[in-house]
Amino acid sequence: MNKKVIIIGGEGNGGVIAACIEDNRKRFGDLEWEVAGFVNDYETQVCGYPVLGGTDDVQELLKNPDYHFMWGIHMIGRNILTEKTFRKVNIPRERFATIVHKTAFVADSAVLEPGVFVMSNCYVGAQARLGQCSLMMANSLVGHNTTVGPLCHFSVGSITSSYITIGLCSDVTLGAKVIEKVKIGDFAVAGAGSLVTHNIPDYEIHVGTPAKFMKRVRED
Ligand SMILES: CC(=O)SCCNC(=O)CCNC(=O)[C@H](O)C(C)(C)COP(=O)(O)OP(=O)(O)OC[C@H]1O[C@@H](n2cnc3c(N)ncnc32)[C@H](O)[C@@H]1OP(=O)(O)O
Repeated sequence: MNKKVIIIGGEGNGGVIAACIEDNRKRFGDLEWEVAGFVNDYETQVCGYPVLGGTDDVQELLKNPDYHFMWGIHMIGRNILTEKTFRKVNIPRERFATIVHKTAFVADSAVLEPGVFVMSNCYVGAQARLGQCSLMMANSLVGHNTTVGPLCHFSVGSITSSYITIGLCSDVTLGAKVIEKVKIGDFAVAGAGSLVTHNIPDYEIHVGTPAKFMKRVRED
């Protein structure tokens, strides 16, 4: 069908989203989405794709009804700024694409809000809900009945168990594991390799096994 998507971000998360779309097209014959280009404030091209403008140009790009968007900006430990940038570009919910790699498993009863990205070999369990523009990187798992707020990020190999609640713009980072029924607040981080057995309050970074308070996220 070839619907056009513009990725907002750089070669980190944005490049992964583009690679996923290309792989779905080339290896799996899924032609629903094609990458039109990137929005980026610093580069003129990203991963070989043209940069169509900066974040100040998004309102102009929205005038073209053919364009949909994916949000790829996510600064671990600095997500107050991520969320502020997201609000600034002000893209209507219905203009986001939802991209799922063909090797991912998403339960029928799971809900993926607009802008969600699910990379290869991910698992999203029954009755799970992923909030708007949340990103699941390769081999990350979100268990059944877990509710994730908008703009969250699951790094490669993270395991988020069942009946967990995660707030706005938070992180479960590389290989971190979160046991069932834990609550992770807004702008919070489960550090790389951590085992989260207790709630993580808003704005806090916890690391280690079991995870303990490390510091607060940056506010700038
Ligand atoms: C496609 C993808 O998914 S890309 C992957 C995305 N990246 C990630 O998921 C990585 C996430 N980052 C982390 O987990 C980071 O370690 C953070 C955010 C928890 C902390 O980062 P920083 O604030 O930069 O901490 P910094 O590197 O300065 O380390 C400070 C101290 O804490 C220790 N430390 C840092 N992270 C951890 C951790 N996860 N577990 C245990 N100790 C840690 C460091 O060893 C260091 O100790 P030292 O002072 O004795 O030398």
